[in-house]
Amino acid sequence: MNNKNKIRRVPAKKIAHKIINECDVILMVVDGRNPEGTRNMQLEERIKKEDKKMILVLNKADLVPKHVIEKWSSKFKQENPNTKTVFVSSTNKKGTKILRDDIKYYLQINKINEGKVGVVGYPNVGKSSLINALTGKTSALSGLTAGLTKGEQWIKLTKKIKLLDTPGVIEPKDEDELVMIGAIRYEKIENPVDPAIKILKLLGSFDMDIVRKYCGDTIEINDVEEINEKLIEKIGKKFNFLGKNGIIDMKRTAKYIIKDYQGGKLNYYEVKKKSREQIRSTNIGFITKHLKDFLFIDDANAVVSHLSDISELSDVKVRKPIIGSKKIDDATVIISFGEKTANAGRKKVEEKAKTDGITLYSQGGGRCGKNRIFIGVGE
Ligand SMILES: Nc1nc2c(ncn2[C@@H]2O[C@H](COP(=O)(O)OP(=O)(O)OP(=O)(O)O)[C@@H](O)[C@H]2O)c(=O)[nH]1
Repeated sequence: MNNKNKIRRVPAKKIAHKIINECDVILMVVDGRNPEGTRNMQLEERIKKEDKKMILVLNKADLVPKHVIEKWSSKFKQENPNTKTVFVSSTNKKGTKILRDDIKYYLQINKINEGKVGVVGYPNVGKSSLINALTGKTSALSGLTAGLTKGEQWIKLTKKIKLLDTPGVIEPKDEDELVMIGAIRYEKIENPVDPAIKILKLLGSFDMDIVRKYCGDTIEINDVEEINEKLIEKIGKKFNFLGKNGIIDMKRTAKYIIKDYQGGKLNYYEVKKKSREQIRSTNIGFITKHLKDFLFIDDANAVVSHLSDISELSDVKVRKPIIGSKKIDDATVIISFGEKTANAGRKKVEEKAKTDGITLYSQGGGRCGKNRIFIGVGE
């Protein structure tokens, strides 16, 4: 490549800082399943210092139970009434209207005529998906394709607001951060004790009951201050992780804690363990129980995507395809589960809607593990 054609690329990590300098509103995207673990306080401080508006966007809200979302909302409000938090599902395009309205409102009250918006966040939190959901385009580049000087593109959000399509990646600064965001697997961690303590502290500051439940009745623990190496030792004793000479194997214990955190057993909410149950019944109750607190019940594709993430449903085997319906809030959800083809599922749902006198306004299909699922939502 000759010099004339060379594109001067800005390293990915510098883009986040450039975005903060250039934009009026910064969307700090975090993973809604683990908002504290995917926040970067240093960058938040910097945004505050620069007197820029930050909106904390908790993405992947479709994967988080409603009661946990509510708890986060009140925690953030309590901690800092000035920090705006918005829950979004970029893949389901939910919450994006609220986010746009917040951006507009801020620019309006600050009399900023031509507003610039930028997106920053750790890898894999869904920055590009959010840009696509906000702009309705598929132009967002991966954060790693750095190049703010030449490659940058501003996309119109409204007539007067533009958004930078290159998100700023916050590079994890050390091994502990990589562990917290799940970028290093527990097996590969060299020094697991510190991150294990950080994980327990993070969860404990959200709700000490999570830590208490994990430690069990034999370990007494009252507050976050007591989460230290001593506690890891007690947990190791409980698991009977003894090394040579009967000394507690701290590394093994810490790795185990990290394994449970990364696997969802130890987290803000429990990810259900796999079961290989064979479903004999023709009742869809085992599916609809997962929809009780679901926020986007009127969107069939959102329902499918939510259900496909539930391991309990991915692991069941049905003896015969199931069809059934349930009224949830104002909607009636018709579910076909276990059909051989997507088309067969659709047909079953449409037939049931007709028989029951339901007018479908949203339909969508997908898979829960090996089971085909088709959803119709109507009234
Ligand atoms: N369920 C769910 N998955 C999402 C959502 N947003 C993004 N994802 C998934 O999360 C993964 C990462 O999304 P990206 O948009 O590539 O994340 P990113 O932050 O741009 O990632 P980098 O390019 O690595 O910095 C992809 O598999 C997305 O499909 C969401 O709202 N819900």
